[in-house]
Amino acid sequence: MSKKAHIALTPDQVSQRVIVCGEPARVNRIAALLDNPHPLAENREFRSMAGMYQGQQITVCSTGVGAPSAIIALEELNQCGAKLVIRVGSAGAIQHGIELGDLIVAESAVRDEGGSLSYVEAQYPATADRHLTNGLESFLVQHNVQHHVGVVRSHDSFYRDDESSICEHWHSRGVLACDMETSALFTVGRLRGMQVASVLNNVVVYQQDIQAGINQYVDADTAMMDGELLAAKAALHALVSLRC
Ligand SMILES: O=P(O)(O)O[C@H]1O[C@H](CO)[C@@H](O)[C@H]1O
Ligand SMILES: O=c1cc[nH]c(=O)[nH]1
Repeated sequence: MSKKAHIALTPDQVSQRVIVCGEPARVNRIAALLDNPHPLAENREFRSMAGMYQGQQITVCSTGVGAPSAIIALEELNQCGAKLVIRVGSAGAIQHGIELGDLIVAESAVRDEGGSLSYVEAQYPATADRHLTNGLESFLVQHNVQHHVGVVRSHDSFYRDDESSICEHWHSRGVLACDMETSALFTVGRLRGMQVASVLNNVVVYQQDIQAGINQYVDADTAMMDGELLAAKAALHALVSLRC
């Protein structure tokens, strides 16, 4: 069986239940929650590991930054047989009252990225799978985790000259937070018949400097690391709650 060109995995290595995340190092932290975690492959931004959770096989794979590499990973995971996919990502809040390490469950996403637009026109909605989303929420409610549910926005750069006015625009429309991959994963996943959800750990408080927030995120002792851990646990719970 030949390896997929980017994720460097063969179908027999990929389970039906998959967690994706942007950062390769997060793959190791998520896989540490699994029984018998073991590395699968590493190529470019795509690191993958596997293990068992409550008797089910789980694959964890990083997707890098942005829609194009996330779509490549999703397409190749789909070709390898992945069915249920949850993004455990990070995001920057664009509403007050969303604290560092709070979790954001995306019901849907504004498609402000180019990757999904290369597949289908902007009027096509980017929506989460409701079953996986219910699984995420039920874990977060049961464990009393501070979280927010609603619309997020995925974009291609936060270093644009007009970044603050763009954030104000979507803030005034009630969008909770920004990431860079959720809308592409929702859109392409749905077009491919996959079930996709997204839970995001807030790493930037609204109207706080983005770079300061991201720098804080690399400090393992912050509330944001707790957020990441809880997001991963919620994703595992949701993945094993559903039949494929
Ligand atoms: O932490 P991850 O999952 O990479 O998510 C967010 O972080 C990156 C930007 O810093 C983008 O990929 C964005 O979506
Ligand atoms: O503000 C932020 C933080 C993380 N990721 C984003 O896309 N935006």
